[in-house]
Amino acid sequence: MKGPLFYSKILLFGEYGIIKDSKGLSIPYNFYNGALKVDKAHTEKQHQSNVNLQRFAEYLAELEKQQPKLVSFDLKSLQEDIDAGMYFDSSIPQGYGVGSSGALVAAIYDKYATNKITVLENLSREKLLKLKAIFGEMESFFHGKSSGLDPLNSYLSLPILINSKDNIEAAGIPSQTKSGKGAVFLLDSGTVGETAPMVNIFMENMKQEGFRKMLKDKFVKRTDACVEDFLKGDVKSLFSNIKELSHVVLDNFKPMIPKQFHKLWKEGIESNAYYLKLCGSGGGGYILGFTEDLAKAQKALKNYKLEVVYNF
Ligand SMILES: Nc1ncnc2c1ncn2[C@@H]1O[C@H](COP(=O)(O)OP(=O)(O)OP(=O)(O)O)[C@@H](O)[C@H]1O
Ligand SMILES: C[C@@](O)(CCO)CC(=O)[O-]
Repeated sequence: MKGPLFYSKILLFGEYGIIKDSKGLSIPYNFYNGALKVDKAHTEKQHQSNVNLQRFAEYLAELEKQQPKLVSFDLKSLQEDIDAGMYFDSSIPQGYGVGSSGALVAAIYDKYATNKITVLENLSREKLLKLKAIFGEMESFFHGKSSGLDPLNSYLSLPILINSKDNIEAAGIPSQTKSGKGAVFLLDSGTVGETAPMVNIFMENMKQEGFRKMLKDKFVKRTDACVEDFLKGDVKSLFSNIKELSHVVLDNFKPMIPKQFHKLWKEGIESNAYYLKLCGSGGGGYILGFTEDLAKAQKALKNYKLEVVYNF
């Protein structure tokens, strides 16, 4: 028995900035997905997933007790299914910045929340914020404080525009030009990244006035401009802003970029063949790349496998 599919996501813009009220734009990424499956026969990985679900179910029971007004679950069915061997059958890599825990949270909410807010109803801004709050509490089991954005993306299967912390909306993004030369791609850093320690470094840096100023005047400014350009389909302006963003990140977010990629990052900016940026919190997992000419980027990055996620 297998449930509906929930997709991975990519935060195209807004990592770290959204903690401090920049804009953000996140899109579902259908290449990876996961679904709940009830089955007794387990591989080692499936067994581990089942064990995780058991611990998650205990957390959800406690959450429901602590915040009964926020969310409630059919805990009895959840426990019965876990006892019957349920696991999250998922191709989404873990710790890669594409939301493996978000998809899992969305799947559990979809199947076991009582009085749930559904995708089919008219989703007012209030309902979206309520869902985001519920998902934030649920997902914090996996990595400490969570904005709830990843599960929201996965649950709705729609791009989400973050205008500010309390102002989010489902957004239309320009349709892809399949024949276009420009692309957004994922670059595999080959190592796993962890969100919490990276966010801690960021919060430490935010205690310095200079870093705060850089964030506001450079990082958030460019991030907001990128979101606006992307939504408008202004590719020329987008690439000029991404180049600047790539530079600002290389100068100020070094701990979030795996060492062996510092040189590659710089070479992209200097050659204009591609521009790299963080994909989520960084520190490993995927790096996000933008190029106006995919063939050129592929040549410059010939030792790496690029996964194209969007064509301009
Ligand atoms: N198939 C699965 N079955 C059970 N638990 C899973 C599964 N996939 C992910 N998880 C849980 O989610 C955790 C990973 O979530 P984490 O938030 O650290 O990374 P991520 O969601 O992959 O990346 P990011 O939040 O950066 O996008 C795993 O440690 C595990 O507890
Ligand atoms: C780094 C961060 O901004 C994005 C991680 O996907 C953290 C967050 O806002 O949840």
